[in-house]
Amino acid sequence: MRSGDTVVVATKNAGKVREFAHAFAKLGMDVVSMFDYPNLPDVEEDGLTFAENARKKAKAVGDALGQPVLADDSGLEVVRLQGEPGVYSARYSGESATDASNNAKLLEELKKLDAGGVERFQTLEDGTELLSEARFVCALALYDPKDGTFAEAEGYVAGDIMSKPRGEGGFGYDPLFWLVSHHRSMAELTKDEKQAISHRGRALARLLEQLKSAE
Ligand SMILES: O=c1nc[nH]c2c1ncn2[C@H]1C[C@H](O)[C@@H](COP(=O)(O)OP(=O)(O)OP(=O)(O)O)O1
Ligand SMILES: [Mg+2]
Repeated sequence: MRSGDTVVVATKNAGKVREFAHAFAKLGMDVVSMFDYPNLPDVEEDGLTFAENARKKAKAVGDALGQPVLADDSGLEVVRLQGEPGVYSARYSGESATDASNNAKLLEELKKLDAGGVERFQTLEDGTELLSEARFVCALALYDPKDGTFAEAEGYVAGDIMSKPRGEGGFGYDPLFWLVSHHRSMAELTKDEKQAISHRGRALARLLEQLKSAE
C-alpha cells in the first residue's frame, strides 16, 4: 500500500468506510468498499475470533476481485457480560439488528445485572452511570490473492459502558463508550481523535508499520 493506490476494503459498514477513507486520505490513498462492488456474495462471519473473520472476509473478496483486499472484523467485549457481544457484536440484537437496537440490547443486559444488586462503579456529573468496563477490538487482515498471503494486526481500546448515549460522531456502540482519558464518549471525539486512540486506528498503524518494515 503506497500513496496513489486505491485500497479495497471488504466492508459493508458505512462507519468503517468513513474511518478508513479518512485515515488513508492522509496517506494519499483512496478507499473503495463493498458499496462499490454490490454484486459480490455475502461472507458468512462464522469464525470464533475476530482475526478468523477478518481473514475470511479479505480472502473471499480478494479471490473474487483478483486484487489485494483489506478486511476489518471488530466488536465490543464487555467485562460484566463475560466478553459479550464479542464476535457477535453486529448481530447482538438479532438478524435485522441496527446500531440502535444493539445499543438498546446492551443496556438491557447490563441493567438486568443491576437488578441483581451489583453496584454501579461510577456516576458522571450529568448523572450518567458507568455500568461496566469494556474494550473494543479490531482485527485487520490484508490478503494478497497473488501469493495467498495475509498481513494481520489487531488493536484495542479500553473504556466504560455508559447508562445513556452521548455524542453524534462515529457509529455502532460509540455513543455508549466512555473514555476516561478524554472525559468524553467515543461518539464525542473528532475523526482524528478517534483514529489516534481507537482499536481500528491502532490496528491500522500496526499493520502499516509491519508492511513498512517488510519492504
Ligand atoms: O469503532 C467502533 N465503534 C463502535 N462500534 C464498533 C466499532 N467497531 C466495531 N463496532 C461494532 C459495530 C458492529 O456492531 C460490530 C462490528 O461487526 P463487524 O462484523 O466487524 O462489522 P459489520 O458487520 O458492521 O460490517 P462488515 O462485516 O461488512 O465489515 O462492532
Ligand atoms: Mg460483519
